[in-house]
Amino acid sequence: MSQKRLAEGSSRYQPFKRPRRNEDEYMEIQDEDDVIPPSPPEHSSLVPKSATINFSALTRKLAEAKRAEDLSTPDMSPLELHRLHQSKLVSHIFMDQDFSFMHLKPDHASRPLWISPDDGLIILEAFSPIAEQAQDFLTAISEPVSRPAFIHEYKLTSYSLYAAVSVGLQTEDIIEVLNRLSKVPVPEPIISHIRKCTETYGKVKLVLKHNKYFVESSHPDLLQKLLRDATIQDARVISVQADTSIKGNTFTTSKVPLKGSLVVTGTSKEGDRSNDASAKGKSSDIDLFTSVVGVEGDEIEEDDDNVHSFEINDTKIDDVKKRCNELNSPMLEEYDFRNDTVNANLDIDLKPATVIRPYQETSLSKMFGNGRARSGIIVLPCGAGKTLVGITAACTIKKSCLVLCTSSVSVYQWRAQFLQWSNITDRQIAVFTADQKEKFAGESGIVVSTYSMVANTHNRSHESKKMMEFLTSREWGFLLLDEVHVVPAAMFRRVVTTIKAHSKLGLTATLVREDDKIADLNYMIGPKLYEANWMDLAAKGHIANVQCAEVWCSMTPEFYHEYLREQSRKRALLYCMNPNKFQACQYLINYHEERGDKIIVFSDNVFALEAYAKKLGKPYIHGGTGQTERMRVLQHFQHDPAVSTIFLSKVGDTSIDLPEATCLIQISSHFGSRRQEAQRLGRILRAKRRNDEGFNAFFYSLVSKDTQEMFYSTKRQQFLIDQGYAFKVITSLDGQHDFPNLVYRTREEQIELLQSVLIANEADAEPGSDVRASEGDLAGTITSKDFGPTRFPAVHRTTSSLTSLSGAQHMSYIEQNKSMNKALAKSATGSMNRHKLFQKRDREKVAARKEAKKPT
Ligand SMILES: Nc1ncnc2c1ncn2[C@@H]1O[C@H](COP(=O)(O)OP(=O)(O)OP(=O)(O)O)[C@@H](O)[C@H]1O
Repeated sequence: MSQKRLAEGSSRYQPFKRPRRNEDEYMEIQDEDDVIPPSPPEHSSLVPKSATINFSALTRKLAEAKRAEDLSTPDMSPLELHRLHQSKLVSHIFMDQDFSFMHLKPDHASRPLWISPDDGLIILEAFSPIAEQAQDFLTAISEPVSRPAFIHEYKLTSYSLYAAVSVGLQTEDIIEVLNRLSKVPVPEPIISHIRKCTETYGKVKLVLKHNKYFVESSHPDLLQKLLRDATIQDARVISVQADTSIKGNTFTTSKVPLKGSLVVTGTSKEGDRSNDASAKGKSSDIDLFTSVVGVEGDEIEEDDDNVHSFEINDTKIDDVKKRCNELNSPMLEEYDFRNDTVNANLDIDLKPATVIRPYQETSLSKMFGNGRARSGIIVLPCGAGKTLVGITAACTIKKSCLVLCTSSVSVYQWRAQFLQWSNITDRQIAVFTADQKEKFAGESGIVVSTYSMVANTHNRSHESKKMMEFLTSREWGFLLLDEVHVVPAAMFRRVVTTIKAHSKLGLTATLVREDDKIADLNYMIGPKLYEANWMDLAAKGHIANVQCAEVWCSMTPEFYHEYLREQSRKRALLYCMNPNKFQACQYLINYHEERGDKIIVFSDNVFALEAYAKKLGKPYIHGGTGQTERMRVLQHFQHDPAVSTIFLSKVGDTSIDLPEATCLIQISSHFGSRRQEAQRLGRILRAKRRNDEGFNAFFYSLVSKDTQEMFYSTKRQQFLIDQGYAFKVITSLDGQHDFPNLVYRTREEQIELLQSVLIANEADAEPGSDVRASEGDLAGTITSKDFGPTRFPAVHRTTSSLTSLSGAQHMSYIEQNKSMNKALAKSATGSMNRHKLFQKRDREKVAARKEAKKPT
């Protein structure tokens, strides 16, 4: 197929817009002139049931109301009467969502915000000239809910206000700026909510001194209040050095530590360090937003020169933090690292060539805004460079640092990245994994490990125990937590209570979980300090522009018949193996290979993964694939023009760094997981070619029509839709049926495929059946040589019919299903071109091996 035709093909896709996923919360807003259309509009399906309107009854009622109104308000001018009617009409349509009682400011058109008085929902007109500044402000004080192209939604929550206070914003500033941006005066309930939430925020701190935790505040009455709570009182350790007695309670009292301006290492402001004085002079000119959202000078007011504190038991720290949150006095964790003379400094800096990007700088400025290190979470899209943000933070704090990741693969990647971006030496950075237990040389250094290594409490080897003693007996300046959203709460709790760290930074791309545990991170790590806008980063070329599409594949009659009959998990296998999906996948692979794309096909289901990959002659990797084979496949994908497509199971969801990949096709996935969808998209966001003019990466989700998969798919996309991605629905791929060599074209072939699915093992049928994925991760970066072996060998157990055991069944199927992995392995050993003599020897070796395997 020629390039031209391909290009035409792409424009001939039949995009058909499905209703927005959260459409049912919206009614179409109409002009006041045609409030009552003659008949229900075509899009009436978009109107939620609760808001469905009986239009003829409504017309009648309104006519009656108008007559009654005219009689009861004889003194009104016709214009006033008209206005009154208009507002009544609107009220009927919007019911309890009618906010016409809020008066628009005269210059409302130039202000970009609407604020709902009921629930703190804020709507931003993203097309406003000052939208960018408004966005900065809103991400600092509220939670982004949805950010498509033109209208953004944010929500003020108590956590978001806590985060706002923790980055240095003050109550009156928040209200003032909101008021300036809003089209209507900020509603009174919202003002009082902001006041209520922020009045005690930021006044209590958790401080680590000499390996002991203290609750600290310059407001002794607040400490008194906290100590009246049973949980906090129970956690208190009566300190012998307590020296002040306030209203019957003894506190340790000391001077408020000195503050000063700090410049984050590697940022553009670093060079201006000497010009501090002149910079101060200019500060009066900084515009409204930067003065509020900005990082300099935003310090939390202290009422008193003295700070009072009491010690708490480190094993109960988590309970105390949780309790303080409940008592509306969340504890800020700030580390005055520059004045820490107890812990040894670490000689670490970014390499001169390392330049961090503007959004990385902004995120770090939220962390180091007032000259200390605030604990919290930074949210950046996949592939946006969270690793470098973490490394820069470590280079700024310059104290011993513990990095925790989700798998040992990531451990080695983090280590390699530290060595790549900073001047840290090999001896100063150690890893602690199942295979390697190292300590750094000298007084300070970096240790990279996994959550499970640190949280594990039983079956520790002697070496692990010694390593744990090393980790728990010292104070860490900085605890860096990667992929914070995936770690189970209990594991987190153990980590946070066993490791004593002055400051913590959590990194994630998707602060979403399908359970409600995400809020726990607020007290276990700290508030969200920064969340980047995916679309903004794509527009600026930091991540790729992605076209997302959902391809609807109808089920063949035979597959659908079985699908309806099956009650078990097999259903999932049937919709994955749908021949029409197979064909769509083949067609898309071919289409994108001809365009020069590098394609990753994702399947959670290993049975489907192998079947597709073998049938289409492509290499694959799943949990059971050995380490050498994985590396070989990835290497070919990166460097061999003949290998443009690989199949990956969920082991490739995260931590795989393949900037070559430009197209992603998803054939099976883990139910409705929004996180997995976003992480998979992340694999193509780092596309090398992203800055080429007009370049787009492609993300296809193949979905079998009229099956449960449709429901899951809709749910999965929600996170990305909220980030501004639009999923086109493709109901038929133009030219697919004319494609030569289309697989499973005949009914017989399709029935044969169906039989292979029906006799498949129950376990194979389960989506996410990649039980052999030892660590849920893939050895992604080819540069790292140290990956350990896969822990669990591949074990296949299949149930089959007698005929199939005799070898009489599925001959054609098996014949065509040769593994490309083997071909790659052969080419790697060069056996294809081996001299006859060696070929003979190889044959003899194989025969000898077979002989040895025979039961004696
Ligand atoms: N400031 C920078 N300058 C140059 N390259 C950068 C910079 N920041 C990040 N990168 C590159 O961007 C790519 C993605 O970075 P990284 O792996 O840290 O992303 P991530 O956000 O951790 O992604 P994921 O969540 O998918 O793991 C890497 O190849 C990294 O080298």
